[in-house]
Amino acid sequence: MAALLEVKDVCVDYVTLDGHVRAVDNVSFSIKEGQIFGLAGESGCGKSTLAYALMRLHRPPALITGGSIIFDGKDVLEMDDETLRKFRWEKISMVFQSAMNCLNPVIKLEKQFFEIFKYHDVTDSMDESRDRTAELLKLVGIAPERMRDYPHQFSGGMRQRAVIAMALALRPKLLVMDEPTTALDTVVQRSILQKVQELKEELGFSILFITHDLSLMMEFCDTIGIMYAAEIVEKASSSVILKSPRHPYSYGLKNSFPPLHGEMKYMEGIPGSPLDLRRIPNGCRFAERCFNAKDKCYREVPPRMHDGDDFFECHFPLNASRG
Ligand SMILES: Nc1ncnc2c1ncn2[C@@H]1O[C@H](COP(=O)(O)OP(=O)(O)OP(=O)(O)O)[C@@H](O)[C@H]1O
Repeated sequence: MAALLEVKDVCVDYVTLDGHVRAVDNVSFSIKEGQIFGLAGESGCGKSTLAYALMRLHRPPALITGGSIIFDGKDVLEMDDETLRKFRWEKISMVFQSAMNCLNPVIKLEKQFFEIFKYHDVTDSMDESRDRTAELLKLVGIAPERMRDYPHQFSGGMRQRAVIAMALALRPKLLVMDEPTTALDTVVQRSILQKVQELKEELGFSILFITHDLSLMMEFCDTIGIMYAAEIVEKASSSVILKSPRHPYSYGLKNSFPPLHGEMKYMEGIPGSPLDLRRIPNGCRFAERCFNAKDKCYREVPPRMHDGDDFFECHFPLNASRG
């Protein structure tokens, strides 16, 4: 099946007074129709920068300095402003990290939905907009009559579900969710993700799910890209990441979060702190923190090793029994 989104060798730099800081470095992955692709990594590794760049929502000092982004056969980096305006929401929409705060607390929900329909030339009739809004709210489990309320009258979980309904308003083919439930408690978090999964089955969209919580991600995603210091260092199916990750960073990240099911285990964590992107070392970026690092790791950049659709970048990958 052809990929819906094809990201190839994308680089995004922040242009600072001290020079360029590369926050996304030669990142490549693809998302097929109906697939849920996860992007996991510690804070500051470049996940949000990448998500914004995919929709060309990045703002200076961020600059896309290389690579290609092809969505449904169209080159995103070549789109003019009008094409981009339609592309966002209609083809690809995003639920932001602090999505709950994206709603204007003093404007009724129905008016906020109406603005989207009007802006995208779907309808300028308030009655039709209300019908559409009612359907969308029902989809995410909110009683339609609540559209007449103000967002400040909603709980955090309800606001988040309302934002997801908005993101789905124009039936996009890809939903980008950047830490969509981080501010919510675990029970609400899980019920929202379950809802999103049901909606995906019903409506058939694909998802790019971004989080630092790998346990949650392994439950929710088909395929996972593990990001470290601006690079994807391993890409594999959720079950491979769970049972036999090959990159020591994937292994460490997996063991830093309690499993959602089964026995509680001792959490190991990863020693040290994330790399300062202004100071990229010569060899492997993870070597300083890696329990498996050898001399070569400090000297040579590890090559990308392919295994079918999967890949990893490590001189001394872990074997299956390690996971
Ligand atoms: N305006 C800026 N100027 C220079 N560097 C920046 C700027 N904004 C972000 N960065 C750097 O880009 C890197 C990537 O940031 P980004 O927010 O994409 O990471 P993230 O993985 O999404 O983190 P989080 O989960 O905390 O949002 C960080 O290391 C950050 O220091």
